[in-house]
Amino acid sequence: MRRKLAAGNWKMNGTQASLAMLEKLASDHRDSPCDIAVCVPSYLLIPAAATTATGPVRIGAQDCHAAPKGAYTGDIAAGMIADAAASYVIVGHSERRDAYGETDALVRAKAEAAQAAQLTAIVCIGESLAQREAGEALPIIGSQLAGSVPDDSTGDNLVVAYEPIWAIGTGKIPTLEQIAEVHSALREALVARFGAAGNDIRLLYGGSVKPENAADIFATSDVDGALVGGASLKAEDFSPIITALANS
Ligand SMILES: O=C[C@H](O)COP(=O)(O)O
Repeated sequence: MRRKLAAGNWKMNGTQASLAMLEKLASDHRDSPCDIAVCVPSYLLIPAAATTATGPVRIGAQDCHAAPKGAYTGDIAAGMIADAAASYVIVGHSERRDAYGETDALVRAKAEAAQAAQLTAIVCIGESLAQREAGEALPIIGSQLAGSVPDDSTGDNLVVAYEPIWAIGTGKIPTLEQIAEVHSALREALVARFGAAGNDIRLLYGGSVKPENAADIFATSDVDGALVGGASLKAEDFSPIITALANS
């Protein structure tokens, strides 16, 4: 015989303080013959990670919704991420731009939401291989930067990550000259838009950063760090990258 199920869907509502109601539900329905489920926003590992991280290590999320709350099943608001004690959120990663059709305007709205929630938005931009080979890398990246970065950005609430799509997870990286060319153009555009404050905004390179190439990348002008995917999964790979950055 199938057990009945009472399932709640909080959609994009609630914070950690809301979890107190779960205790009340459990108490009130201790002897219920039904199954009870509450589908909460997917905080996943953030709270535990934030508790575990110490010293200079902070926690971030990989996406957020542009709205502060509402009927968006499966989505997470920037305020929820902040509520879970994270400090950063990546927005506009090429995997999301590609898989979910995220536009520059949407990425900008997400970054604005992140900043409003006192998070630092890591805005990702980068060209495809076809765009690079067509000589369009700089105009494409410039357009993404202009369209994805909020007006109220500062060095505290914005980081820009340049990630050539063709370098992500492939083991290929641009030449150091190409990285320098893009980062220089990004810096110039940020200063043109934000004045001297544009110099405070950090520029990360991302795409197949490994312990073996990190020192060279970090020695490139206007590279302030890296957004690391695969090599961040193991301390034995990530730690030497951090050391290389510290030594750069
Ligand atoms: O967000 C991280 C980037 O997509 C880079 O990934 P990767 O280091 O595995 O190439």
